[in-house]
Amino acid sequence: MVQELFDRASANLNNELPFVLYRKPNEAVLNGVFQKDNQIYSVVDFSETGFVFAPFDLGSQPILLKTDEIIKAPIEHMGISLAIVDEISLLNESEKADYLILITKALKVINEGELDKVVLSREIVINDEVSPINLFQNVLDIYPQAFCYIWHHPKVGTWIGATPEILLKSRGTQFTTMSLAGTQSSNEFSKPKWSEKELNEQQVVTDYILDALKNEVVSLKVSEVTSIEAGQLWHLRTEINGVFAPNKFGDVLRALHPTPAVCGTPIINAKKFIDENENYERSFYTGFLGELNFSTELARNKNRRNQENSAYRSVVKNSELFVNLRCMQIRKDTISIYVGGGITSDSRPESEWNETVLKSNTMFRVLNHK
Ligand SMILES: C=C(O[C@H]1C=CC=C(C(=O)O)[C@@H]1O)C(=O)O
Repeated sequence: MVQELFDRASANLNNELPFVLYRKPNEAVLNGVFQKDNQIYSVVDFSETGFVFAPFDLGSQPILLKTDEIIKAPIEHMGISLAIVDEISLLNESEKADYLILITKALKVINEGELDKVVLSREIVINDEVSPINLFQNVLDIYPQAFCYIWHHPKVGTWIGATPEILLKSRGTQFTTMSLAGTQSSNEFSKPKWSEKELNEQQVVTDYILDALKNEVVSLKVSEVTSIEAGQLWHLRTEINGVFAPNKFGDVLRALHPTPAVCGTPIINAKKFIDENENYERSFYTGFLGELNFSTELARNKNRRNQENSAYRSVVKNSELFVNLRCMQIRKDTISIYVGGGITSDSRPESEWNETVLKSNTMFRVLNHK
């Protein structure tokens, strides 16, 4: 029963023990991973098994939740109508002024030729005391198409999110990733019309991913660009599939993260600009999270004799990692929502501000949903 999972998670919160609850996009199963002690375990080379929670900056080691106990329960798809855009985000004039200055500075560096694209972001702090489990139930109700999660470690913090972006999904040596960028509000019924600016911004991400992967993989296949809905937003998405050589998962992951959907190009300059100019610590926002090296046992050929023989069974390793976007951090009496957007030479500061307001509504709806 799903209530058992929520109760278990509440007990872990009270007893200061780590856990994560998550539901994959369009699935009707809630998964719970519960760690028995409160140690911080790290991921060293991505050969480990567990639920990984990685920061934007891999200079700090990703955290691994041990799968001491895994519980799954069926959960109903709620799916609340998202036709109406509610501008919930609070307008803070000084936050806006600071953000416009940041974008203007980035545009100057782009025009000087040091950067092609940089993803800039901000933290919105709200003073409120909330129940994390109740908020997570709202996330599940509102965003059936997203990867929805609540992650808690007593020594690290509590995060909640509903992300539309796969970073790397693999089954054995087959993998999928995506290039996601470009944002429009989905308050209209028809599909959006994309401007050159948005198409270019997304193409930059696709080109970067293809280039980053070319020496790491055996084969690559690229889909058409499509428009996808994420909550009340539209994005442009290209799917990239392929095969990597055995034991190359960690290399592929390191080649991908951070993509220009969360950092920029050239990557070194973009990272430097972010570190020096965003005046807050991203920590786990724009990092990644999900299942790392979970095993599935495959029965080979059921018609063969001696099928009970273990020689006819094989184990495949699966990983499913998502970019930590549309998320918030819950503290005792404050909540931080994190939002950003890609800046290119065609960006206008005011529109970029508006885009972060739109993105912030993904989590504001969760806070205001009764
Ligand atoms: C950085 C964020 O979104 C990224 C993913 C999709 C579209 C984006 C954009 O249009 O700028 C961003 O690259 C965020 O939601 O905070």
